[in-house]
Amino acid sequence: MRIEMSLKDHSYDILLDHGAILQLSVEIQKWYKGKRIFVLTDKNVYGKHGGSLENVLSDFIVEFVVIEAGESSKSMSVYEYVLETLLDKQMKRGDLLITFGGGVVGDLGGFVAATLYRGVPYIQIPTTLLSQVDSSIGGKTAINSHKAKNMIGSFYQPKLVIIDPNYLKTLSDFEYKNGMAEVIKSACIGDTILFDKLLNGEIKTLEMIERTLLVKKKVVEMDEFDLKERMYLNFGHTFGHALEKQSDFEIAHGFAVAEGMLIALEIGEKIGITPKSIRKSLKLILDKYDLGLYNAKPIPLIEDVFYDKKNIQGELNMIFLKSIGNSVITPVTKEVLYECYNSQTLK
Ligand SMILES: O=C(O)C(=O)C[C@@H](O)[C@H](O)[C@H](O)COP(=O)(O)O
Ligand SMILES: [Zn+2]
Repeated sequence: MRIEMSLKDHSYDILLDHGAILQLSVEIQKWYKGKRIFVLTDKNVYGKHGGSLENVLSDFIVEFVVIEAGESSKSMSVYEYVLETLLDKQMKRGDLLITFGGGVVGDLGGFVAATLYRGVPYIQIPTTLLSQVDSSIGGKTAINSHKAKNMIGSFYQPKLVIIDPNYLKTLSDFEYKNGMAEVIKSACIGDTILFDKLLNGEIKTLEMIERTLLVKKKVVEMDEFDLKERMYLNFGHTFGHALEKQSDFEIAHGFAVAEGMLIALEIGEKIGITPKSIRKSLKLILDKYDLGLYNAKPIPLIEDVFYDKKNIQGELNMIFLKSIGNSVITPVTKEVLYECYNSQTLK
């Protein structure tokens, strides 16, 4: 199926299907007149799928740039390495870059595409559940700073996204769960049917990815630059990012977001926005998908939380749920957060 991301003069298609990768060459030839294609990937993905991607791209001259797998590659030094390698390989301004891998490769590669020669065309081919349902679409590109996650980046939309769930067959259980947290987040903010289906455990992968993408498409089309509705996608991320950072990325993004959602619901209850029943249902879903909870103590995270990009001029905007599918953005102060966790009635 083809889902159009309608963003004025930088709209693009998302192709979603088992075997969608086989359409890659034909899709590229619709608008790309060059012969050379540069592929950014990591060692794991290159080992498993590099050869088959090369076969699919046999009409082109393909050059791979392969980085280490893992969050530590979303760094200034790896960013510099990728840029210099592409320049060494004589990549030119009109040449095409493909990011082939999970969220790290997609976020880093998108930022490389946005900044090399002030912008080269790129295609996202996400291979993990997390990147297929979330990070590969919407054009958020980023690397991490030593202070916090995704601090350096830009909005830069790809020309095409190819989502082939066949790649998920080689995904570890851990990576699958990591992506499920973003699916569950999307259900919370925008799809009650998806939420119920997850609760009842009865949904096929393709439908689950499609529904999750449609939640994201809706908010990104309303607010491409993350000033209002798009921030709903950050539900669970305020504390999630802080938890990831504090654990030195030992806790993976999805697992941190799972915990961050519970914290956001708990604060929402404390400040009178969120009914208690949501946290109960969410816990059931998180249990079902075995998203091991860390039971993080929010107090140590509060200072780090204020590095969040939703902290606009000293006010931290947090996403809360009024009900499933109905999110609100509400500013909270440090004092309110500390008060919430000093209260006797907590938990
Ligand atoms: O695409 C978005 O917008 C999101 O917020 C999706 C998030 O799941 C994703 O983790 C994103 O990279 C976090 O955004 P950030 O603005 O907090 O870096
Ligand atoms: Zn996320």
